[in-house]
Amino acid sequence: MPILQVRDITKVYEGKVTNRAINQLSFDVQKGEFIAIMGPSGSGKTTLLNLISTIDKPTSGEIIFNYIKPQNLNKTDLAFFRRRQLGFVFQDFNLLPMLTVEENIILPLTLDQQPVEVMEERLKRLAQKLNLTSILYKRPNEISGGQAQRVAIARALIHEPAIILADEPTGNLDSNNSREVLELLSKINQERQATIVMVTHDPIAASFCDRVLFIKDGEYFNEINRDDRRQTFFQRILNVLSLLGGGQVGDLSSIRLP
Ligand SMILES: Nc1ncnc2c1ncn2[C@@H]1O[C@H](COP(=O)(O)OP(=O)(O)OP(=O)(O)O)[C@@H](O)[C@H]1O
Repeated sequence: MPILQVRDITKVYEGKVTNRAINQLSFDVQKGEFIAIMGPSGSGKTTLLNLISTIDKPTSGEIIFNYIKPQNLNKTDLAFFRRRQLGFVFQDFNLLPMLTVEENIILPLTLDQQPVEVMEERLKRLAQKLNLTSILYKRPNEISGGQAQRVAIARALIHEPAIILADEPTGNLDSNNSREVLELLSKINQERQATIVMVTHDPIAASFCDRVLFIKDGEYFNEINRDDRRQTFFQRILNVLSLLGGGQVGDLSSIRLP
């Protein structure tokens, strides 16, 4: 049984001009998978992530998490579902500036009114794992971008969600920090069997995943699975991107991955 089933979803934005951003898209995500979603600008990636994250509702079709259909939940149950089942990592980190690193990380548990002992135990474990112990009492403006994204990842993990949704998590990081964050996501995926769905423009970031799903004009275009070597997976991602168009694949094809 897949942890996430996307079944024939369509999203139409109504306005002066009607825009079909997602058109009859279906795919499954298995528990413990690390999947990237790629596609040219305007292909519907953010729309898709908003639908999966229940921020928006599909015009038709359905999204099923385990056995739960969020579209059928009332507002209170939906808010509870989102808080319990989903973890979010954004491009611009989305940390609250007036809270310390520690307060930011435990925020999902605070909102859930979890006992202090649970918070302390999980915080300690995660801070050690993500190398954040020395900055727990700093505020977001006192830490680096790479550290801020590690804090955001800790916040996304602390309530042990069923799925982590990441929207361009390395979009604001330099290459070293990007690599560190991707290695961290990979490690979390392997060690905790965490399921991660990541939208990215970056073929290097996508090469850390098990599978890449490509969409074009809101429709399924192709998907490829990782093989033994990340370098060959990366080259295969570039091949599909060059078929998709809209990128600078030529500049990247000579890159050797570290
Ligand atoms: N709120 C909205 N109202 C109307 N149209 C929208 C809205 N949001 C997105 N669109 C349109 O839907 C299509 C898909 O947009 P979306 O932002 O999902 O693409 P994307 O793949 O995430 O693009 P990018 O890579 O540039 O961020 C585009 O044509 C966009 O103009």
